Formats: sequence, structure tokens, C-alpha cells
Amino acid sequence: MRVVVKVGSSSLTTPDGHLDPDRIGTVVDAVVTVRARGDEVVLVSSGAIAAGLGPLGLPRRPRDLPTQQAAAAVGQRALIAHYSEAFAAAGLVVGQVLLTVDDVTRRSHYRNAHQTFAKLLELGVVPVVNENDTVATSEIRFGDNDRLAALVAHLVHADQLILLSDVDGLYTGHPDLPDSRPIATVRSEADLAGIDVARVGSAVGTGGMVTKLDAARIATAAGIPVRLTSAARAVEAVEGEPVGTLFEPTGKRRGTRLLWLAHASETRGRLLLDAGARRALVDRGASLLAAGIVGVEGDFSAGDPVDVVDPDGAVIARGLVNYDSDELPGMLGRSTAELAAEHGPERERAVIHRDDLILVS
Ligand SMILES: Nc1ncnc2c1ncn2[C@@H]1O[C@H](COP(=O)(O)OP(=O)(O)O)[C@@H](O)[C@H]1O
Ligand SMILES: N[C@@H](CCC(=O)OP(=O)(O)O)C(=O)O
Repeated sequence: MRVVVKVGSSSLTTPDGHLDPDRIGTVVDAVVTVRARGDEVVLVSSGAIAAGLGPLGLPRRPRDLPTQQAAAAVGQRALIAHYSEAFAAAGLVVGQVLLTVDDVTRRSHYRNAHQTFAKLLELGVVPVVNENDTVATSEIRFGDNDRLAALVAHLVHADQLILLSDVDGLYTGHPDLPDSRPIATVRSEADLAGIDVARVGSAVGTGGMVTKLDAARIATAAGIPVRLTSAARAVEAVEGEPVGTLFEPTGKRRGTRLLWLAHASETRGRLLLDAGARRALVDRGASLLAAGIVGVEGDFSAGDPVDVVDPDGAVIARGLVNYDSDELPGMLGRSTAELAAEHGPERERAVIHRDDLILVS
């Protein structure tokens, strides 16, 4: 059994921007509980930015990216030092894994990250994961660790994802409102209809409940059950107690590293297809060639995620494009052979290779 436990900033830090040893202690206890019964665990921990506020004398979470990055550089060090010490007391060794979006998306990075996790777990290490905030730019940032945790759960082939927050589960509306009721089980998207998840979260967290539901959708669609509860109930959650909200799996594990792409909130552009290209992609699982593209929208670089749009205007797929947006207009409608004859073999590549494409409708 392999478990991914994710804990949010608000559950680890005090309002004045320092780590809270008692609250971290509960999370450490939960991880130790999993290990003590012989199971494997990966901890995805937020809190770098929040833990950097106090040492830097910042009164609140900064809005600008450079200050967030500086705070993360300071706070991540404190966070990992604290975990190292706390886990050492239980005889466990900690390994720090800082990931960027690329690491769970681009093929070679993905494989590399998968192998690193496999080796760390084999060696009995507790991987402590966070986004590599100090190098991530706004365009290529998860920003919240909920979706990152879901993608890590998929990457390590986890059997369960546990999301720990400052709230003890999903409610029908904001938990501060008197009419809001807790929800014990979510079996499908239909169970989420009518639930109000205001984007606002705690003062130090990001995304609120919206990103937790995104994470739950990503993981459950890949066959991984998700339990959402408060960090205070972390031990009960790993022991399988029915605390908080359980999101049941809705799909089967998909072998694709592109799972994230179907759920990515931002793409960098759009490729408009003719009817033949639509058929090739949908019916034959083919790569997307320049010959079937009739329009290009947006400003993107090779490797960026783009929407693939059919003649009716529906987004039918997403993919990682192999060319910059300014290279493509001169290629549209042309066959691969023509392009290669004119520009050389580097234009022989498909616009989106089938391995870099995921159908979304
Ligand atoms: N329907 C809802 N059910 C539960 N919590 C909600 C809901 N809508 C908004 N929230 C807010 O989401 C917050 C959790 O998000 P966030 O602060 O980002 O946590 P974390 O730091 O743990 O990732 C809760 O404290 C709660 O105020
Ligand atoms: N990587 C960031 C996490 C951002 C964040 O606040 O996430 P979360 O608290 O999980 O909503 C950090 O460590 O500060």
C-alpha cells in the first residue's frame, strides 16, 4: 500500500508566519503510523512561503512573485529542517523533492521523477515534496499543492491520497455559514452539483476548496480514492477511519503522464482543425499534422500546452505543441513531405505527437 499525504500551509504555520511544531507533530505522527504498519508514504507539504514570513518580518503572504519566491527559499529550509528532526526521532530519514510543472509533464522529466521516487521509497526514505517555488515562474506554476499532490499520487502509483487542511472536510457551502453541512462521501461529479466552494481559502493557503476539488477530480479519475480532512485528524485518516470526506474513484488508472493536461487550468494557445484532422485524432488516435490545421491562436513556444479545437469550436484535445506559434502559420495545410523537402528534417515532426496529446471530450 502506498499513500500520498498532502498538508496545506494553514495547517503547519502560525498566523505570524512561523512553523507550528504541535501541528507539524500531528502530521509526522500520521506518516510514522503508515510506516509502522509497513506501508509506503510520500508527504507533499506546503508551507514554505508561510514559514518564510516570520523570519523575513513580512506581515502577510506577499502578492508579488519575487517576494513569494524569497519567502519560499527561507521557509522551505526551515520546513525541511523541522521535518528532518521530527522524523529522525522516529528513526526515519527524510528526502527533499522539489518539483516544477515540467517534472510531472515532460516525458524525460516524468520518467526521471518516477525513478527517483521509486528509489527513495525502496530505500525507506520519506520523500517530502513541494513545488520548487524559487524557480517556478507565474506561467509555469501550480501555485497550489493540491493538484501537485494529485499528480504525484498518479506518478508514484499511489493507492490513496489524503488531503489535510484546516477544515475537516467538504461542506455544502463555506464552513463558516450556518446552513453549511458536511459531506461524507462524493461518488461522482453529480454529488458536487450545488456545492458552493468559494475560491477564498485561509490567509496563508491558496486556492481554497476549489483546488482541492480539482485534485480530487484528477486523482479519482485515475482510480485513486481521496480523503479530505483536517490535519488534526491526520492519524485517524491514515488509519482508515471515516473522517472528513471520501471521494470515491470514478475512473481507472491511466498510464499517461498527460493526465494533468486534461485538468490544466491554463493553455497557451489554440490550434483549429479541419474535419479530416478531427477524424484522424478522435477515430485513429493519430498525431496532429500541419496539413489538418486551419488556424493558430495565441502566443506559445514549443513544448507549451495548447487546446485542439474542432470545426464546431469544441475543444476536443489538449497537447504539447512541437513548434512556436510564429513558426506554424507558414506550415498550415502543407504535407509533412513538402515541409521536410523545403525546410529540412526538423520540420518532419508532427505539430503534436500522439504521445503528447490527450482527448478531453
Ligand atoms: N464548501 C467548502 N467546504 C469546505 N471548505 C471550504 C468550502 N468553501 C471554501 N472553503 C474554505 O477552504 C479553506 C481551505 O483551503 P486552503 O486555505 O487553501 O487550505 P490549505 O492551506 O490546507 O490548502 C477552508 O479553510 C475553508 O474556509
Ligand atoms: N509551494 C507553496 C504552496 C502554496 C500553498 O499555499 O499551497 P496550499 O497551502 O496547499 O494551498 C508553499 O510551500 O508555500
